[in-house]
Amino acid sequence: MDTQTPPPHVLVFPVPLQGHINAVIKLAELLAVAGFKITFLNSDHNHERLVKFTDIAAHFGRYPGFELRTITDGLPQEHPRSGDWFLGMFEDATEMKVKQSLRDMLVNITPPVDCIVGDGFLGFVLDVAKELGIPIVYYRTSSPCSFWAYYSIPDIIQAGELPIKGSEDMDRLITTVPGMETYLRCRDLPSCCRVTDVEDPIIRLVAKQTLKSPQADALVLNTAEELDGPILSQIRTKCPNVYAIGPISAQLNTRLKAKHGESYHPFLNSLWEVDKKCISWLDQQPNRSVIYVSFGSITSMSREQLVELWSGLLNSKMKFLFVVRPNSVIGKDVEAEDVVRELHEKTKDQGYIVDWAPQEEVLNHPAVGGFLTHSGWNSTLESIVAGVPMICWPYFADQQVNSRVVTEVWKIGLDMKDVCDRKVVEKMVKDVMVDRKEEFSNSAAEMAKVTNQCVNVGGSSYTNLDRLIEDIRVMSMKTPPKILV
Ligand SMILES: O=c1ccn([C@@H]2O[C@H](COP(=O)(O)OP(=O)(O)O[C@H]3O[C@H](CO)[C@@H](O)[C@H](O)[C@H]3O)[C@@H](O)[C@H]2O)c(=O)[nH]1
Ligand SMILES: C[C@H]1CC[C@@H]2C(C(=O)O)=CO[C@@H](O)[C@@H]21
Repeated sequence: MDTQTPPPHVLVFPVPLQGHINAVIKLAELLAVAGFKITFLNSDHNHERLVKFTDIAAHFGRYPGFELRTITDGLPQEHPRSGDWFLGMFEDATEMKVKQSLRDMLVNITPPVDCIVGDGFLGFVLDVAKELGIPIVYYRTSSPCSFWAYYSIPDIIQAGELPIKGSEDMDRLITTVPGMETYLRCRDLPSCCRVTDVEDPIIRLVAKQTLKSPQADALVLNTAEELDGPILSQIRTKCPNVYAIGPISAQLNTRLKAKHGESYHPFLNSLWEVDKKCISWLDQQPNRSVIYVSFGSITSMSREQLVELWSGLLNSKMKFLFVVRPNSVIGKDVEAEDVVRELHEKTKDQGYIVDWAPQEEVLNHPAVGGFLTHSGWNSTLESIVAGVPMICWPYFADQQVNSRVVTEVWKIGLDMKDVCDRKVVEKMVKDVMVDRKEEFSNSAAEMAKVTNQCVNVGGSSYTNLDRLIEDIRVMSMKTPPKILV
């Protein structure tokens, strides 16, 4: 790089949810490693939590010019932000508030921002970027297969394949998502498609945000060509400038280990306090003997569902490590806590229950042999990288599609979608951990091998990230002088 030219200033802005922050902050760090000046914009609420539970300031302080800035999420401070609270962020008035704050910040920030890397679910960020003439790179943190299903929603409706006509219609094949005709059933469509009225605000919101993507200067996806090639080809028919740079976590680890050595510890961007004691518990378990159970940062469940899952695990006789996130059990907090405490007591020798785990370390621990997951995209990729087969119990959004691809296309696990029954849990756990162990371990190991190669020097995701970095540099140079009012 020309030493006279200051590095590009890139503003990076995720949806204020754990699964989005994880993926987006990692790209911010990769761009910082490339020498860019980064402003990472987080909601006030989540910034406070990261400050409380992580070493965020010290970690990013190592990159010259890396700035942590905050913005409102549009909701009042006292808002509980639990359950499906985040939908409130997309109401017009709330969104307008955040949009205005973003605009004010961009107009006043120095040095001026040369490029925005915005979450691909935040259409208003794209609008502000266009208004101010700043190049915008979209980073969609959910899966490419779900992106493509979301993108196809108008066609699915047009063809009369939506709405779904009741529970007996759930196994009907959807024929209007190109590339997925042979395996995508109504059941596997993103959860927003489970509405009786196709004009429902949730389906309209998700389709609207997704259909804006071609307006961005580039679309970054957290996947690899070798994982999602056929779907990426479909997406490129609408968004030609796609960069598959994932799995982002593995990409970051590879690059940072190459720079700082094998002992490098990645930044744990957790909004909850990480319980490291479960690693000592895992250390005492035989290889591949433990099933790890976690449903990410948003899933909530009833007490009955929790008990069914737990009973199935217990009856399988397998050891388990179970993450029960605070406030994830529906009902009064005290009563929910009582149930969890009771299960904890009864579990003792067979299992270990934590509020929040160091998930990537857990998945890469030799004692872990399976993952009962909600199929969030980060969790799915982390499991693939670690070579751990999955049992999928999707909750919402992209997870219904992801679980279908994991089980039907990649064949690295089983799908427990729409069922929560202790007998089914027991059977699937035994299948993955014992009866069909070899089959699933082999396919997961093969997939891990291929995927990990993508993020090594010369691999597709490694090369695509280098290309993205150079293209952002070029876009930034083309940015006209900012005379903003
Ligand atoms: O005890 C835990 C549990 C989770 N995690 C981490 O939290 C993240 C969870 O992300 P993800 O698996 O993607 O689930 P969600 O939190 O549910 O993520 C939201 O965002 C994702 C990316 O857009 C979507 O794919 C999901 O459907 C959506 O719910 C992962 O990186 C995990 O490693 C931990 O560190 N410790
Ligand atoms: C805000 C939630 C609705 C859709 C978003 C999403 C996506 O596909 O981008 C996935 O899961 C949720 O985190 C997001």
